[in-house]
Amino acid sequence: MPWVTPGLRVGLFGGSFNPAHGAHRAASLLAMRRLGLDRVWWLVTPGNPLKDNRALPPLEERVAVARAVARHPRIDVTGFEATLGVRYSYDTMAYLVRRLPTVRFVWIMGADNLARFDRWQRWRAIADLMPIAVVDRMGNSLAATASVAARALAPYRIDESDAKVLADLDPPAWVFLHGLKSPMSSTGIRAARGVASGGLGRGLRQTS
Ligand SMILES: Nc1ncnc2c1ncn2[C@@H]1O[C@H](COP(=O)(O)OP(=O)(O)OP(=O)(O)O)[C@@H](O)[C@H]1O
Ligand SMILES: O=C(O)c1ccc[n+]([C@@H]2O[C@H](COP(=O)([O-])O)[C@@H](O)[C@H]2O)c1
Repeated sequence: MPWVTPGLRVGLFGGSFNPAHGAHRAASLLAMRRLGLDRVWWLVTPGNPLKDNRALPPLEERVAVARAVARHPRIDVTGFEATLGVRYSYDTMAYLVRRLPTVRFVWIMGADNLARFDRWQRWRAIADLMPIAVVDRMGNSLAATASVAARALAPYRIDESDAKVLADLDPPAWVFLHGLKSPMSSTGIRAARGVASGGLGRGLRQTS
């Protein structure tokens, strides 16, 4: 786990990173700037619980590429969920909040993930654990803002102009950040390279 000092404002950006790309970096920098975060941690998952991970490259490989792509003094890339033996984001977040009570954590995710957030394990409890920032993503804005989770959490959505205070708010609280409409996706990169899709479970496909 990266090193922290008390009071630090840390964005958690979980992902398959298969492979990492420029939009991961751009979304992290956008969130860092708009939310006034000190750091962003890329949590390279041992495997998204909603995806078929049979074709997923080894964690070490994805972490190495992610580090090369991140190239930023305030972005830390870690695969510590595997070391911890957790796969569900709720477990990761609960562990971090318990272990580092003085750190102000914010969960960051792209709009495609908000669109399917209601399928995540304990998604309502996740919203109770820490504030959430959703970064807009090309082709996903409407599905995200009209989603089951967005509607359920609507009373806790704050105005984008107040994004700077999100990390200080008691959860539930979330914000939708506009300003990034990158078409980049790992699926697109794999397709261009002729690599197997990385596999997504039937009926659970997460398009990008
Ligand atoms: N172009 C993008 N704009 C905004 N957010 C993005 C973008 N690409 C990825 N993200 C977000 O980055 C996080 C990690 O995503 P992930 O590693 O699955 O990349 P991906 O491009 O979505 O991969 P895949 O195409 O395999 O689903 C997720 O929260 C995702 O929503
Ligand atoms: O905890 C869950 O149920 C859950 C379901 C789907 C995705 N996630 C997490 O969401 C993050 C983004 O995943 P991905 O594959 O879209 O990059 C990553 O940290 C996953 O572990 C978590």
